[in-house]
Amino acid sequence: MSLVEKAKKAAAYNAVDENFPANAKVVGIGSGSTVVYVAERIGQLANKESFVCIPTGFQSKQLIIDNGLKLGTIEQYPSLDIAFDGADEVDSQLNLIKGGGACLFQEKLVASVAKEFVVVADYRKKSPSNLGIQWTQGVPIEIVPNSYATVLKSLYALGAKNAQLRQGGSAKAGPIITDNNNFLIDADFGAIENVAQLHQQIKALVGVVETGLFVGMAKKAYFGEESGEVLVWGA
Ligand SMILES: O=C[C@H](O)[C@H](O)[C@H](O)COP(=O)(O)O
Repeated sequence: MSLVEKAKKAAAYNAVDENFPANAKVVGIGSGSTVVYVAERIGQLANKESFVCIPTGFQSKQLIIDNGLKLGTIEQYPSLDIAFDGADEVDSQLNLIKGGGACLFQEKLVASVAKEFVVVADYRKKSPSNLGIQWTQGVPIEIVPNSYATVLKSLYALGAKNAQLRQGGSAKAGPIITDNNNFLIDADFGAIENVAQLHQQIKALVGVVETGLFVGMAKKAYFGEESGEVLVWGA
């Protein structure tokens, strides 16, 4: 296992071990490569028949099933005891950039109704100060498909240095389609001075479904370090 993979696993296992509520009934499982280890750890719990897990997308749903966990929907369970998810970048205020793996809307929906939201990540995700320093691919923004040209134009007007419709590359000709049948834009604003304000400005554009800026939502963040230790922010 590579150093980064070990770091992801250590962060995820620690986060579950230290935060999983003994009497949890509804648990959110996020998306990405780090949360794979969250699902694995939760799948090892002796009482896994006593709670239901809510996914944040297709991959997340598969993780829940593959780990023998009970699957539920956000429509059935609109209130969660806790949610775990990864991040692309985390600042010291626990604001996040998410959506690098093309999931963000369902992640934000689930996190927004969880009593506690715990982030798991490896050492590369820590921002030294502002968001947009470590994660330079731009803020992921989920949009209604036919709004992409107007939203791109508006993002430049808001100060984006670069904004691109995310393409499928060799895996798909044309733009990526999200789990919600939308498009994604990655908009690079450089180091973000005011995360809450930028989120509000982008969210107000017609056609924007949700931004990958998660402001003031996370309670704690667990980082697997290169040393093998786990650093906790917000403890
Ligand atoms: O779209 C993807 C999600 O927001 C992920 O949680 C995020 O990209 C972090 O993924 P990973 O754990 O693979 O770094």
